[in-house]
Amino acid sequence: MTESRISPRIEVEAYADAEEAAQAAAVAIADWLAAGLSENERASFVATGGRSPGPVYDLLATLPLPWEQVAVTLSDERWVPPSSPDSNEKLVRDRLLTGEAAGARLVPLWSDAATPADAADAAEATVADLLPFDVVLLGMGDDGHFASLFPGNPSLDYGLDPDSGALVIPAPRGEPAPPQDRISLTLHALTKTYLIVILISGETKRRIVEERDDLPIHALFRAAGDTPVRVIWSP
Ligand SMILES: O=C1O[C@H](COP(=O)(O)O)[C@@H](O)[C@H](O)[C@H]1O
Repeated sequence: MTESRISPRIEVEAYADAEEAAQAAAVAIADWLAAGLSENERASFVATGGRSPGPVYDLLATLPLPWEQVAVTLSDERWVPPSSPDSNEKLVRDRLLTGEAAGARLVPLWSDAATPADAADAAEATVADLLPFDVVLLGMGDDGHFASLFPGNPSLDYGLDPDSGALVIPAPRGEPAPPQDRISLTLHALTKTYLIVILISGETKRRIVEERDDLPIHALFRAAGDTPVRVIWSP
């Protein structure tokens, strides 16, 4: 593993391949959940969606943590039912809430509410009950978005406002992204945690992290304060 520094606190940890990166992320998450459970009866984990975290969840699901004491919520959700292949909830149910981790409690963001805004309002209280999170796992798009906080989206300013007080917000579909309406945890919510792990791959994403400072992900870096941020990268 080599390291490059993009700020005094944030290091890009480079791993040889996606398997090694997934292993590193799973160990970090499991260690911080175990640390939280050594001090508290309950722990909470924010699980990201998308294409990157599946192997991390596969590994976590093999680890003998006291998962029945762990609540899992999502960093964001697409406005699709949990039966949809696009559902982040479906990803987490299929790949994380199985095996050793089957007993973890899922706190979903999607509900059969009439609109994403209604679902976000309903999720606000259930997410608030989980704060502070023990660990947050995020991905990042090729456009520098995290969760469902997309560049240029009408919801972005509010979603990145560290003083908004909001935990869960709706984000409308947009051009070029997101392709469907979304529900997202806010920067305000996602920084109320003891550790942030960001799992990315490929040169495009690494260069965004290391060479830009104007995208949503960089607002997260700035807002993290004393919260450790680990950027785990593989080619
Ligand atoms: O749309 C989304 O994108 C991000 C990044 O996904 P990835 O496939 O590039 O890792 C993801 O973190 C988020 O949960 C998802 O809804």
